[in-house]
Amino acid sequence: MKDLALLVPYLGALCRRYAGGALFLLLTNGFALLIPWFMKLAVEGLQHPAAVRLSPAACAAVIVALALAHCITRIFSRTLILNAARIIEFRIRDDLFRRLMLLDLQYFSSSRTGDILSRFSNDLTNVRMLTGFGAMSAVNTVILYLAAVTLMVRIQPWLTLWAILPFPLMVLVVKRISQSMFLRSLAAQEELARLSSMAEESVSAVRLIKSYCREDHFLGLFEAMSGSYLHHNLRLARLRGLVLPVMAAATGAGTLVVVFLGGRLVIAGAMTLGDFVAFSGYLTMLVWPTAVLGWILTLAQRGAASMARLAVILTAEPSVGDAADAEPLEEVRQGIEFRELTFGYGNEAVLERISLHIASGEKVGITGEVGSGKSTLLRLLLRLLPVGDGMLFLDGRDINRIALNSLRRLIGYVPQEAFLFSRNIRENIAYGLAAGAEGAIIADAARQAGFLEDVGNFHDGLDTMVGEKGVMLSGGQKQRLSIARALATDPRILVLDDPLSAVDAGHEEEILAQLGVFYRNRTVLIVSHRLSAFRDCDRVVVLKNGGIAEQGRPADLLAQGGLYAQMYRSQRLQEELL
Ligand SMILES: Nc1ncnc2c1ncn2[C@@H]1O[C@H](COP(=O)(O)OP(=O)(O)OP(=O)(O)O)[C@@H](O)[C@H]1O
Repeated sequence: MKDLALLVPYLGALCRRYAGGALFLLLTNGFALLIPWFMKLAVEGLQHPAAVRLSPAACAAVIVALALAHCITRIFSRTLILNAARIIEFRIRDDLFRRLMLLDLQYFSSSRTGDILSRFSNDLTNVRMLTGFGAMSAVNTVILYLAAVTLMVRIQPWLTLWAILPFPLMVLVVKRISQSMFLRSLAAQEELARLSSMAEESVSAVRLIKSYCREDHFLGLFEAMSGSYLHHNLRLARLRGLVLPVMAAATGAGTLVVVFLGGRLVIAGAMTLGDFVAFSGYLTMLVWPTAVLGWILTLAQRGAASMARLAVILTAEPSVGDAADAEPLEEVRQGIEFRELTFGYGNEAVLERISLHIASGEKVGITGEVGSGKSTLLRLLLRLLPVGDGMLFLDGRDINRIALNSLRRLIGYVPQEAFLFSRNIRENIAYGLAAGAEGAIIADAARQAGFLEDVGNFHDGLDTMVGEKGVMLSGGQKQRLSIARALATDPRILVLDDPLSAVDAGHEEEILAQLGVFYRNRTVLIVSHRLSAFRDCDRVVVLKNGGIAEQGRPADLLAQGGLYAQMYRSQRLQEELL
């Protein structure tokens, strides 16, 4: 219920549409309920032509007019309510996406992408069904039941009781069937999701599949999964086929009762033939809403479950956000200070009591063992992860008191894995720039990242499409594009996370020379396993087990003969061997 309460503001914002829809439903049912009454008058007119005020022909004309009015008002009621549900779906989808954009890295580390995406499809559909078809059918059923049963009771109370006796059974059966249908359709959807993700993975890994000659294996896997999807769909179709026969059986049972008991009453003269016709008409009108009642119950359950899943995202609080007293920071004159900084993804600390002062304009290299926390340190500086108060300062201000947008605008970040959007090179480099501000910046950034020559070799130059996640580019080209993207924003602080790991030696030299020029008076933090990346660094910090093992000028560290010197020697040896 708590999760369904989240729907209230969305419904409230569209209450006028819903009220309009309900009004049209009232009219629709009013017109529909008048039809059997005029049929009764028509039959009575046929029986006693002299005694009636309205001829059967006039009744027929009224019935046609009522049917038309019924159709028109039904269109309006459906449009108003079903469109309101679509608007709600659209607004929730927007809110979901907005919330996802606010959440921090820790949230995404603990959630599966497929699971998040399924909330955008299945769960939103369920909520739309509940607020649209479910809401409309519920109102419709209530109106119709109140009116039709009242009219039937007025005609014949006992016959009414007998006629609707099979209905509760029909509600139960339809509820059971729709519940099973829901479970089976869920299973079919899961099969489809597995099939799609397997197809997607195979297409992405097509080079690997071919190089290992695994085509037949994957074909077999695909056929098996596809077969399983077919099997689930056939099971679903079999069950779906049961709904109409169940409804027909209930209608048939009700009609049988009316024909048998009502017919006897007509023969005995306790009921007119006209009343009999009207009564049968009302009974027929009740069949569909009764069946739908079972369906509505399932829709409500399903909608509530989906709303609970959506609420997990809609109510998730980002652990990184702007504090009430956060203010923007325009310039970093006093540098960066890590003060006894400790951080862990779970209970275990990844970084422990890190104290480090980086002066404004200083170039600092960070290296160390695999998994020693180098990337984590950089992510904390960008506040991609939550930082404890009093642990990290920029320009003397606690990082948690700095407006996030201004902090991130000061920093140019090149992540370890270069992510490329499936657009052209120009758009990928201009990603962090305001629209229209690109101009010559893009080519300049590409040149500084040692990427301009490659761009010149592409047929479409900067307009070359890079393919999905940049598949058309080599690993080194992706990295250089990612560096160009960071340089284009002209950041005060440049943060590079192992930016040269996929770059060949020739390009490394060129990029480092260009970067050295770009560094100028900027503050630079560069993580690398390759010590050659530190050639323009004033200082290198070596991390080990989440702490600082040693730090100093590269030459001093070499002389000390510690971890850095050890890494240097082994890299030299490797180079010589190559
Ligand atoms: N999202 C995450 N959730 C849980 N643990 C994580 C996460 N990211 C990193 N870790 C763990 O934190 C530790 C430090 O990771 P980090 O990526 O900062 O190391 P690193 O020094 O940059 O490693 P590498 O040299 O391989 O890039 C590792 O033990 C890693 O397994």
